[in-house]
Amino acid sequence: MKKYIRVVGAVITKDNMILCAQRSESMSLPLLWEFPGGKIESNEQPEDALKRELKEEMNCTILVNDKVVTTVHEYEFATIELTTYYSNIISGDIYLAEHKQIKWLPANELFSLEWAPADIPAVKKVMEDA
Ligand SMILES: Nc1nc2c([nH]c(=O)n2[C@H]2C[C@H](O)[C@@H](COP(=O)(O)OP(=O)(O)OP(=O)(O)O)O2)c(=O)[nH]1
Repeated sequence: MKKYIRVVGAVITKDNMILCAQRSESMSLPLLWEFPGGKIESNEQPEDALKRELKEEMNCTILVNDKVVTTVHEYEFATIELTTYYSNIISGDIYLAEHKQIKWLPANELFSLEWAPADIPAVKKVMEDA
């Protein structure tokens, strides 16, 4: 059976812009765009996993707000259950420990980027909510 992996992603907003992060060449799904976050560890609440991942990946402390959406996507390598949350940075200057680059975009420009396939429903929901 394919691995089933629970992942959380942060839709970080500031001044009506949304933080988009590009995966690096060395990560899985290289160079695709995503919402920063990562895998939920066992016995970890999704919101706590998201706060931990943002600290590790971008050295930021975030406030996790409402859920955007949960979707399940079948990749070749695994089944990914992705849950996204609206979030705000409450402290820390963004430092990219893993990603190639970030962009802040208004919702109506999100589809100018090539997103990881699992993110498409979340991107659409964010555009609807804007
Ligand atoms: N973080 C994140 N991962 C995503 C998104 N969309 C998507 O398909 N993924 C996939 C990519 C990876 O296969 C998986 C998450 O892995 P990851 O590499 O970001 O997480 P991690 O930091 O916990 O992983 P690891 O390197 O510690 O193993 O989910 C997204 O929006 N955010």
